[in-house]
Amino acid sequence: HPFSSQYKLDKDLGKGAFSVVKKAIQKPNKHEYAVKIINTRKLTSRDLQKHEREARICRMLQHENIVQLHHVFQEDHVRYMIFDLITGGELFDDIVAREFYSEKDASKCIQQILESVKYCHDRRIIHRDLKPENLLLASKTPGASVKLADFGLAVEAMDARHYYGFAGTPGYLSPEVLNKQPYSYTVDIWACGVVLYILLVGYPPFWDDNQQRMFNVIKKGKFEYPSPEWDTVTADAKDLINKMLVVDQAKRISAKDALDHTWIKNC
Ligand SMILES: CCCCCCCNC(=O)OC[C@@H]1O[C@H](OC)[C@H](O)[C@@H](O)[C@H]1O
Repeated sequence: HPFSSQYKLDKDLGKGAFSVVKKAIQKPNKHEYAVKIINTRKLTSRDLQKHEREARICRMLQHENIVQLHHVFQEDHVRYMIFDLITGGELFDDIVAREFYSEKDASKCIQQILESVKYCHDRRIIHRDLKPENLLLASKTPGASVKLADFGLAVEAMDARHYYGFAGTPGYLSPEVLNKQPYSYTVDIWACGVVLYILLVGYPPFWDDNQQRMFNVIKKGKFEYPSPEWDTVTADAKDLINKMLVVDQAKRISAKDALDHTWIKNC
């Protein structure tokens, strides 16, 4: 048993629909990892394909701001995916704890997210589920490295724009996905715009208790900068958000161009 002979399982870190993430300690050297455990017996062949796709995509990615996959073991009907152990928790909880970020911290945070997104897009990978719950902090100190996690919904883009299905998380879905149009890398930039807005004020740009009403607002790209909290935010910050939350995906800023934006370069 290649996994069980080398690793000791420790506490639970998170739970998915058909998987659990646990801490794992490598026996010889006591190195600590996070292991995603999947019971492949219960999976349909479609879901098995999805997990194979996730592992294939993760193997393509080695970047400072992406959670590193180290190994995949298959034992009987259980698959073990060994990832970096990230101890700073989710960006989501850090924003709640701090209420919102300063412009300097938000700029450094979104810069790292855009670096990871550009790295994926350069390799034809669309993440499709960018949100503060899938962004992990290397440690608790402000300005700690941010790491993109969970490529469970990621896809390998075709050449032209393609409709890869309706996937993501409601408040972060782009107009093109909601309109069931062919889409590409641009869906990740829309989600970055939602994340940046939340970083600066602690609440999302699009929200309605009624999901259909929220989808209609997203499709129109209608969002505000309410007073007083937005009155003290710089024009540069709002300019970058305005270039990310553009309804027309052809006009939306790319990760590469966003990294050259003055609010990222000079913050
Ligand atoms: C889910 C597929 C990617 C697994 C990546 C493991 C990253 N290493 C890792 O240490 O993840 C830690 C926990 O794992 C879950 O997030 C994936 C918890 O929800 C998070 O709160 C997080 O604390």
